[in-house]
Amino acid sequence: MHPIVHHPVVTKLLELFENADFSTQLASELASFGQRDEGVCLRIDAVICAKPNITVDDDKSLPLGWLSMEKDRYSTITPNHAAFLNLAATSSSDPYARCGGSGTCPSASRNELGNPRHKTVSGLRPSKSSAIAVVTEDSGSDSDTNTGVRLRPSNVRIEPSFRQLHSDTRFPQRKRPTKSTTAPTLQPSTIDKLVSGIWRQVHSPVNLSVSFPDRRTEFSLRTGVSQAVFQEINGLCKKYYDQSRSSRALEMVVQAYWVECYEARIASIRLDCPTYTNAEARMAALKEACNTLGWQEKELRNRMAVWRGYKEIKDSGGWASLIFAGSGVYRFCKYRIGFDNGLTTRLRHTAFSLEVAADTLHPGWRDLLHVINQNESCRYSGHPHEWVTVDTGPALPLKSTYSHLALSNGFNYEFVDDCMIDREVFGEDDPRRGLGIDPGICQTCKERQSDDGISNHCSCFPSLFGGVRHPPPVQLYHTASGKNNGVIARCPFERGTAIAEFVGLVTYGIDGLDVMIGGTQERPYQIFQGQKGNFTRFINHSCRPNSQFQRFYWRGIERILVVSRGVSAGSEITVNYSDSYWRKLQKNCLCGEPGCRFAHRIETNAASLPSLQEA
Ligand SMILES: C[S@@+](CC[C@H](N)C(=O)[O-])C[C@H]1O[C@@H](n2cnc3c(N)ncnc32)[C@H](O)[C@@H]1O
Repeated sequence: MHPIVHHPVVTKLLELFENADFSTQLASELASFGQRDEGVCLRIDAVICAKPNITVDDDKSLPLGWLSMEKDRYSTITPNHAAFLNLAATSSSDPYARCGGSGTCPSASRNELGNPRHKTVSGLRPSKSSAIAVVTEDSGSDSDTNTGVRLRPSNVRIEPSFRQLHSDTRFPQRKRPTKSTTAPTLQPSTIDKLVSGIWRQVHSPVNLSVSFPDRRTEFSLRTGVSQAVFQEINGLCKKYYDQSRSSRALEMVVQAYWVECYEARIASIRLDCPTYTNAEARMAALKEACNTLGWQEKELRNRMAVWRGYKEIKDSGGWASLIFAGSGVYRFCKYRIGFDNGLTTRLRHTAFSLEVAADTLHPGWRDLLHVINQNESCRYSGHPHEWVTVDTGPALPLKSTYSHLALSNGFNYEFVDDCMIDREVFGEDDPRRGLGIDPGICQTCKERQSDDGISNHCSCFPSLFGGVRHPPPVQLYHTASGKNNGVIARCPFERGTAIAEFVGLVTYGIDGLDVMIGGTQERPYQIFQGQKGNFTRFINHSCRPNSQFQRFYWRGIERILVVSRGVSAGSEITVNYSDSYWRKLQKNCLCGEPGCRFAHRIETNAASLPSLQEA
C-alpha cells in the first residue's frame, strides 16, 4: 500500500478523481483546447514533500489519475482505482507504468484491470402500453341515479372511431444522484451552456424592469459622437460598473453600446483631425475615456475586450440574448470561449425566438434599453405560445399557421393552465378523482402532497406540483417536415422529469376527434383540446419519441403528464400517439425516423390533408 494513500488530502483528491461529474466537467473545460498530443498522457501525481521544488523518486509519488492527450480523448480523466481501493500498486501491475514508453495511454484502450475497454451503450426500451379505459356498449350506465348527473352516454360506442391518446403509468427512470458530493463543481463553459443559460433566465421570474429619471442628450451614432456625448457615455459606464442583477444587465447593455460609441468617436476624431492616423485617433478616444472613467489605459483595454464580446453577442442574438445571459457571459467574453466555433451563428438562429420569449414573459425588459436612449416597443404580445417560431425570421401568429385549412371561423385556441371540467357532463363531480385513495399521500412515492411548498414532501414532479411553477422552456415552432407546428425544447429536460400536464376540457362522448383517454373502465373521461388547453396540444408523434404520456395522482386527482425520456435543448418534443391512433388517421407519419412504422401507408399524398383536429 502506498504510504500517503490515507493522507486526508490525498484521499479527498482520489475521491475527486473518482467522481464521474468531475471528469465530465473537466472534459467540458478542456474541450475548447485545440492542441492534441498523440500517444501521450498527462499523469497527475501526489507527493508529500518538504519543499515544492524537490525532485522525487517515482516510488515516492502516488498517481492519482491521468489524462489522455490523444486526439478526441484529451479530456478523459482516468482515476487510479487501485489507489482508491487501497490496493498495492506494484510497478509490474501498475497500469500507468505503460504510459509514455510504449506510447499507449491506459485511458485510451484499457481499463484498470488491463482488459479492453468496452463502451457502455444505454438504450431506451419501448414501454408496452398499459391497460386503457375502453368503453363498450354494455359498460356502465347513462346516469348516476343518486346525483342525476350524466356520466356517460350509453348509446355511444366510441372505441372504433376514436383517435385516442393513451398514457403510461410507468415512469422513465431518473438519473441516479451521484453518491459523492465532495467534488467541487467546475462550471463547464460551453456554447450550449451559455445558450441554455439565456433560455433558462428568460423563463425565470427575474425582474429586469427599471426606470430612468435622467434623459440623456439625443444623438445618432451615424452622425458621430462628440467629446461631450462620449464623456456622457463614459459616465454611464462608470455608474453601472459592478452593480447587482438588473444593474448587471444594464451594465452589459451600456458596455456593449460603449463599444459602438467608441468606434463612432474614433470616426469623429478622424473627421475633426484629418492628419491623425487610425491608431492616433484610437489613442485619443481611449485617453478621453480614461479621463472620465479614471482607469489606466491598460485597464480599459482589458475591459474593452470583454465589452467587445458583449457587443458581438448582442449583434448576433439581439439585446435580449445579452440581457438574459447569466453571469457566465463575462467568462465567455473574457476568454472568447466558442466565439470561433459557431456561437454567433447559434445566437443568430435563436434571436427571433428569444425575442418572443422575452417580450411575452418579461414585457418590461426593453425598458433597460432606455438607458442608451433606445425606445424599442414590444414586438410580441399575449401568451408565449400564441407565436410560432421560425428558424429564419420573425415568429408568426399562431392563427396564421392554420390559414391553409380555410376554417370558417379561423383557428381559435385559448391557452389555459389547468383542466376545466365539462359541467354538462359531470355536474359537480370530477371524474379524475381517484376513489378510495388518500388525497394527501402520493401514490408513487408515498410522501405527503401539498400545494404549499413547505408542507409538501412529494418531489415526483416538482416543476409542476408542490412548488413554484415557472413557464416551461418550450416554444411552438414551424416544422420543416410538413407536420405544420410542433413543440421545441429550449432547455434540456432530464429523463424522468415532467415537461407539462396535458391540459384541456375534461369531458366525455367526443367521437372522431383527438382526445386523451383517462380514468378507469368504470369512470372514464376524455381530455379534449379542441378549443382550450396548453401547448401539449401541439406535440407531434414520433416512432422514436423522446417523451411519453404518464398518469400521476396529485392530491387525489389523476393528471396526465408529458414526461421526458431525455430531451435535449433545441430538439422537438415528441410522444408516441399509439398504433391505434395511426390506424384511424388518414395520413402518413412524417417523423422521419429510420424505423418509422407509419410512413408510406397511404398511397395518395394524404399527408397534406388536414387532420380532424386541425379542422
Ligand atoms: C395534436 S396535433 C399536433 C400538432 C399539429 N402538428 C398542428 O400543427 O396542429 C396532431 C396532428 O398533428 C399531425 N401530426 C402529428 N405528428 C405527426 C407525424 N409524425 N407525421 C405527420 N403528421 C403528424 C397529424 O395531423 C395529427 O393528427
